[in-house]
Amino acid sequence: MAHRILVLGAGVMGTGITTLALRHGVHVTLVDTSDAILVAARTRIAAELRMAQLVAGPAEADPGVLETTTSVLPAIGMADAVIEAVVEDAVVKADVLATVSAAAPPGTPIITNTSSIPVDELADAVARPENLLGTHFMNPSYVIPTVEVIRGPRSGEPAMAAVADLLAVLGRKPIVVRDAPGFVTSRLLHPMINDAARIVQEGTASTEDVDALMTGCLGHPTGPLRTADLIGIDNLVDALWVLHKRTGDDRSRPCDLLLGKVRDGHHGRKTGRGFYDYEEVFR
Ligand SMILES: NC(=O)c1ccc[n+]([C@@H]2O[C@H](COP(=O)([O-])OP(=O)(O)OC[C@H]3O[C@@H](n4cnc5c(N)ncnc54)[C@H](O)[C@@H]3O)[C@@H](O)[C@H]2O)c1
Repeated sequence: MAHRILVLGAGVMGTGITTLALRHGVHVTLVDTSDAILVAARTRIAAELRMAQLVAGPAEADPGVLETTTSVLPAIGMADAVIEAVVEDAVVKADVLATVSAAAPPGTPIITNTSSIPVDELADAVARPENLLGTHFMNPSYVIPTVEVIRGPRSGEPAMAAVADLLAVLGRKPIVVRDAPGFVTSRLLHPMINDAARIVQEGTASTEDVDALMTGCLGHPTGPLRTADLIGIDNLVDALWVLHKRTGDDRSRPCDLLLGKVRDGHHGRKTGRGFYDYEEVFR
């Protein structure tokens, strides 16, 4: 049973996963590249802990301890599992995973939270590919009860079992799928959001009306464009490029409206502006 994890990347997902873990009494060492990012992450986690209490109710365990650091190597030996949640860039991820997997004690599960890169592609970078698998925690991780788990062709049974234990500690329900670009959820969701943005770009309907139709007629919980803001439009575009390059599917080529928002720094909730405007910004 895992009670101490190392989370790499203190962005939207790293902080959300940390919030979830702290609520379940798990000790978290959160790593990013600068102290400024980690200070902002602590503020965000404090706010998310309050939000989680409101939305998901009181925590079931005494809160876990949070440590933050820019030095990954000293913390690796003490972790029961490592969760990688850095930017959706295969080169950056391979570099980070190579470093942690070389330093981790044999048998430590190394988990990538990639939303689109095939796990087996990243397995080429790690010291022991049998220890690598994917989890696709959704955002916000402390609210959404189901986690897509990706078993790569080289993922070993001990690593799969350790992650099942970790998800049980975190109160999440795993759905295990095979490895492919975008797995199930991003393969379905990301091209749909791209199409929704393209509809706005072409002038067929406004942002608000696309979301209102998808929520009011089709039962989508928030609408695809509000979801884009929640994901982070920069991350969405990175994942769409991964999908496009690996599947050739033209629906996954990011449309000009999405590319323009990334260029203008309008990345969604995390920057205060995307398809919608937001008052609260965490960095
Ligand atoms: N945003 C979502 O809704 C969502 C959902 C599921 C999965 N994901 C995936 O989770 C991962 C993280 O996404 P995000 O939205 O949190 O991205 P983000 O851009 O919000 O955060 C990424 C963080 O990684 C950090 N980072 C970059 N290089 C690093 C390094 N070498 N060491 C440590 N930290 C480093 C950055 O400084 C940044 O804080 C991506 O793979 C993404 O595709 C995102």
